Amino acid sequence: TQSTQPQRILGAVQKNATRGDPRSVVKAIDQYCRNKEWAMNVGDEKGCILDSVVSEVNPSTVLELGTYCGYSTVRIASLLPPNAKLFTLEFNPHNAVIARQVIAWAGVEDKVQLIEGASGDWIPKMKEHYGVKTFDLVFLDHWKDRYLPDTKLLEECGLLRKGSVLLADNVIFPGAPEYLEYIRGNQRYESCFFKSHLEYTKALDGLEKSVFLG
Ligand SMILES: Cn1cnc(CNC(=O)c2cc(-c3ccc(F)cc3)cc(O)c2O)c1
Ligand SMILES: [Mg+2]
Repeated sequence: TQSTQPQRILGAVQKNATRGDPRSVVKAIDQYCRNKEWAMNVGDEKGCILDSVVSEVNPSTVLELGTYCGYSTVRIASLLPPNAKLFTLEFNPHNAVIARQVIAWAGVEDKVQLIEGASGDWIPKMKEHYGVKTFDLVFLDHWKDRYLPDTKLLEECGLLRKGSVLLADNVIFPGAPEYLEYIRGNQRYESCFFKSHLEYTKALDGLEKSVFLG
């Protein structure tokens, strides 16, 4: 029977990466997706920008919207301090099954809570279910038309504090125009754009970093 792309990505990790070594997992996925088949991981170029923002924020509590195969989950988790927690939401159950195995192979499962379900359903439940107070960093990488409604939901649920950082992937390609318009025109955010390229291609893309001012 045919394999799926997430299954093939997991296979590349199990074949080429060292158990317990997150950087080798990231490298194995990037090499597979650059040389064999494109996939929608944030990739290494934008991934380096992600790394620098994570290191700068040094977050205790992170929310990732859109796990896919766990590439950025592993990238972020590998940079977190000991007691920090990364909550990652994935809508697609098959992606979640694969991501759990990629996260385990990297040895970062203690820092990661993967939640299967819709972001719109789970964001309002994060406080009561997981005892989350506020998020220090939010990485938006899920359906592009959910960036804006979910950002408003985070505000309404009191999950952002003065200084919380939102980092949004793909604001150029595929694009998130409504999100960009809202966040750049909103006095309660200080935003900047990091110009880059769509993963594994020469197409223009970039990340929008926005600090919530409270
Ligand atoms: C099904 N699904 C599970 N997660 C999601 C959310 N992510 C995306 O849609 C996404 C898409 C692209 C992309 C797709 C086609 C293309 F031609 C160029 C770019 C790139 C990304 O970095 C993304 O994050 C969708
Ligand atoms: Mg993306």
